[in-house]
Amino acid sequence: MHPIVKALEGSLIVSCQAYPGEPMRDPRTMAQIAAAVEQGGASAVRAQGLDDIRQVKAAVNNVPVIGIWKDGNEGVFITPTLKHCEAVLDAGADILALDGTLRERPDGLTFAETVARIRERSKAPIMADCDSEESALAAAEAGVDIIGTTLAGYTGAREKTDGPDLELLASLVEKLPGRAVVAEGRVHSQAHAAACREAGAFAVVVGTAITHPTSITTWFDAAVRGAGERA
Ligand SMILES: CC(=O)N[C@H](C=O)[C@@H](O)[C@H](O)[C@H](O)COP(=O)(O)O
Repeated sequence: MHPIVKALEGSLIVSCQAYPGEPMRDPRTMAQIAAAVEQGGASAVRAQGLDDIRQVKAAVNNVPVIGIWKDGNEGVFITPTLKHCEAVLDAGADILALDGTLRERPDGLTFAETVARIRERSKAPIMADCDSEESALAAAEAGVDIIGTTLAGYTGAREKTDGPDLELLASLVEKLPGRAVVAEGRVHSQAHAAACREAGAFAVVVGTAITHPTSITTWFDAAVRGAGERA
């Protein structure tokens, strides 16, 4: 196993992202958040977009940056082409993450071809953002270093679970012994994070519940209003 990946075993990874048009959508803000979560014990941070990757990389002291570049918001949009992958690596990402589904990619390369082309020029570990057992097994076969459940519930391949897709996670852990199967997506509480580890996750990625105050506010707002209505 790649030493950068090995170091993540049993740990929390934090995704630091704000979305287009949002108040916190500024690479300097994401870099500050990344430094803050590193202080809290995050073993790695996941950053989106080339400027964010550069600034997050400069802001953290001692943890690797998992880089993605989201282009668009439908179909294959997480680091969708070989060109996006190369740019993410050039921006300084320590680990490259990309769409790991079996859907057609915008540049016509297959996932396996994309991985092979990246390997020709980089030794950086690769994380596949998968959506199903089928895509995860194919990604493992293509030789990626990290298999993530990131896109489960977002492509139609699996139902969108309330919380992480523990069923998919557990089946991947069983089918891919010795591989880094990472839980990502809708890990919204400490209980969810612990359940992912209990299901065998190599590491757990949390985004929204740590770094997206607008969403967190809506959760608390609903709880407060609901309690008010019941009182
Ligand atoms: C589906 C998709 O686009 N997922 C993205 C991937 O980078 C992010 O928007 C998520 O925030 C991230 O995966 C972490 O998940 P959560 O925020 O649920 O903890």
